[in-house]
Amino acid sequence: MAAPDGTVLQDSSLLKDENVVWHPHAVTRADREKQHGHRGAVLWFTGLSGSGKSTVAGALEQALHAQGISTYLLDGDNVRHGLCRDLGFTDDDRRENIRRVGEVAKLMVDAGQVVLTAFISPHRAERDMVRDLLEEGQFIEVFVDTPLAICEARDPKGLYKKARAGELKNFTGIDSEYQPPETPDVHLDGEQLVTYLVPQLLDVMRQRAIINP
Ligand SMILES: Nc1ncnc2c1ncn2[C@@H]1O[C@H](COP(=O)(O)OS(=O)(=O)O)[C@@H](OP(=O)(O)O)[C@H]1O
Ligand SMILES: Nc1ncnc2c1ncn2[C@@H]1O[C@H](COP(=O)(O)OP(=O)(O)O)[C@@H](O)[C@H]1O
Repeated sequence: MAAPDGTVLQDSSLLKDENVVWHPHAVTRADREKQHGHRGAVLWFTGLSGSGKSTVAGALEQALHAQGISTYLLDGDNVRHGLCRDLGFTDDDRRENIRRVGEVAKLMVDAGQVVLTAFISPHRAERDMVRDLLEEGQFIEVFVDTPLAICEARDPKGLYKKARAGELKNFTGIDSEYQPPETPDVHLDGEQLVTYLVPQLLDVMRQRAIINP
């Protein structure tokens, strides 16, 4: 279902109060995109803890920012300090985490931003839920594919060590499932140098006309 301004709306039967009515605004996303000189979109990075999501997304953001692109990086660790500070790592909490982040990303895309997200987002269903929140072409799933053994060897926060010692429960890849994307829009080899990965992402963004050639 779409609002008059093209915004993808969720099934109104999901609303808690049916008297809430969508209000279209005079300034549209297209107007904002024209002002920015690029389209709004989400690059949704997914991968194991330590796979390189934050590092690659951060390097891409720097490259985009240097080109005058209006960006924002939503990072799992940071978002869990505020918007999602009431959530843990059960399947239900992870689902709610991704739902909230998906809705925030959608608002930012409506604001004409290029949004980069770095969440493990271990379940296909939740990643697809976010894809469905957005319009065709606005959601780019980026799989940072780094083997568990490499992530565990990197272990920058010592979390794998804790999980292996049984001090941390529900840790992704250890005692909580990670479902790799079957057909990601971009499949990155997380063992490659970041300086090789960023140009691959910029190419995809140009091919999809998010940013200018
Ligand atoms: N149990 C468990 N499992 C996985 N990760 C854990 C856990 N506990 C804490 N952490 C830290 O939280 C970061 C992942 O948060 P996310 O919001 O990205 O997770 S999720 O998408 O809701 O699954 C993750 O950050 P990254 O390492 O950057 O991925 C960890 O630092
Ligand atoms: N492509 C890469 N090659 C080598 N090391 C990397 C690469 N990407 C990230 N790292 C390192 O791996 C660790 C985890 O990266 P990080 O971006 O925090 O992962 P994530 O956000 O997926 O948890 C960091 O120490 C980082 O410097």
